[in-house]
Amino acid sequence: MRKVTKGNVTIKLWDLGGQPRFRSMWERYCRAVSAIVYVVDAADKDNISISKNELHDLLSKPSLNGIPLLVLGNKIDKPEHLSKQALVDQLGLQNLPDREVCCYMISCKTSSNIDVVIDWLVKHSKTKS
Ligand SMILES: Nc1nc2c(ncn2[C@@H]2O[C@H](COP(=O)(O)OP(=O)(O)OP(=O)(O)O)[C@@H](O)[C@H]2O)c(=O)[nH]1
Repeated sequence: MRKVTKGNVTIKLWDLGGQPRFRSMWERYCRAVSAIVYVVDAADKDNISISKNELHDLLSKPSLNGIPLLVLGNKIDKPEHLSKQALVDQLGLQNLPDREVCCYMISCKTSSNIDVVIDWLVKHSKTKS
């Protein structure tokens, strides 16, 4: 678990493994969180359909109903990355029912758009009394 602080808000982040053997654990970690952040390699066009299937499988769990979803298309420093519209289409994000969905294109390598991600997380954090 990592903590990120901005102003008077501290966000706790759990970085879950993306490899197949870890995927069955995702639901357990996502229950009762304020938001789910799903990071996709936007330059890996061959694996987008796997990402889509895994995401939709996760979101089908009743325990995760209504939890806001932030999808991050990472690695936009690579020239072959998908456009945001193509990523949204190929991940099937247009008509996800009963939850807020947002998508940003980012690069962790060049720190592109990380500020808007932090702002979104702060906005969707919940204060624990
Ligand atoms: N070009 C580029 N490479 C990146 C970027 N972000 C991460 N990488 C590289 O992608 C590889 C995988 O990064 P990780 O942080 O291990 O990915 P991960 O999602 O935590 O991996 P798992 O959870 O184990 O599936 C590493 O070689 C990173 O250096 C990015 O924005 N641009």
